[in-house]
Amino acid sequence: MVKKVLTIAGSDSLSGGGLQDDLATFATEGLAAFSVITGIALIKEGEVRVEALSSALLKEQLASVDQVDQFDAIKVGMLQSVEQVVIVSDYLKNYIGPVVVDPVLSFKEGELSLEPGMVDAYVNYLLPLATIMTPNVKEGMALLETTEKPRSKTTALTFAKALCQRGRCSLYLKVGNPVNDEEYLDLFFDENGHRSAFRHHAVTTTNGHGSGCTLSAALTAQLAKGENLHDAAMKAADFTQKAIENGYSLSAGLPEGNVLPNWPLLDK
Ligand SMILES: Nc1ncnc2c1ncn2[C@@H]1O[C@H](COP(=O)(O)OP(=O)(O)O)[C@@H](O)[C@H]1O
Ligand SMILES: Cc1ncc(COP(=O)(O)O)c(N)n1
Repeated sequence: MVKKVLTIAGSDSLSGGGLQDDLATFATEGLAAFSVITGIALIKEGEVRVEALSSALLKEQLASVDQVDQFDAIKVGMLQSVEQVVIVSDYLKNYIGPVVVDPVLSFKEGELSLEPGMVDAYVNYLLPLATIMTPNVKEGMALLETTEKPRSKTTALTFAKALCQRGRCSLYLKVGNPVNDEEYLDLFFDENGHRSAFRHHAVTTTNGHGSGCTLSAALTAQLAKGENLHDAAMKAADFTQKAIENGYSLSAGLPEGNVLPNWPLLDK
């Protein structure tokens, strides 16, 4: 039986994340993939501009995918306004199944301008409906409304615990490399207080765009296939690591390139 997954996300024409990355990950994992577009990210010369889709269009797309029987998992990526957060939350209220929320509050490619009230909207409406959220440290700081960056494993653990409490959901925190340049650290916390640390050797690369989206999409894919949260997180981390190792340059003129979410299909 084919498993079906939905991503509610923005478009990035350069495939450095966004729904292009999600759909590539889902297809690679052998799933039938569906999408609802929230906006279009325009990335040029180190600047990111996002054109949000209207609320009416967002609602129409959600009504359209509502015709599909049952998704096996849903991923939520970039949202651009409090209204979009509320519309997507209203849709998810009627959904029973795993929901992965990647709170896209920052881009590697440049700063995002966020509507005031976005953090409150995430905290009050969307995150309590999530099975798990997947912020990086910058996004975690925004959600906790703090300027203090965790700089050790101990402070990262306290930070992660506070985030779980704030979101009232499980957490996959992309800590980065606060202690050791040779290692990337991710922390997994489930709602029952079980936690794990995932460490990966640091890949030296300038082709890292899309790593966060790939991670959350791969996690969504694993949950759709029925994997438990911990093992889904572990497999998603391994999948992403290989996508980073297989990253590619876009052009000699662009300093940074993308990860390759469809790396398992390279030899086919
Ligand atoms: N250079 C790297 N080497 C190894 N793993 C990395 C590297 N960069 C990111 N990762 C891993 O990729 C995943 C996505 O993380 P990250 O790039 O921080 O997300 P985001 O795009 O949201 O900032 C995490 O599992 C992180 O540990
Ligand atoms: C529409 C959209 N959403 C999110 C990202 C961030 O991607 P990442 O955090 O994986 O680098 C992106 N580049 N485009």
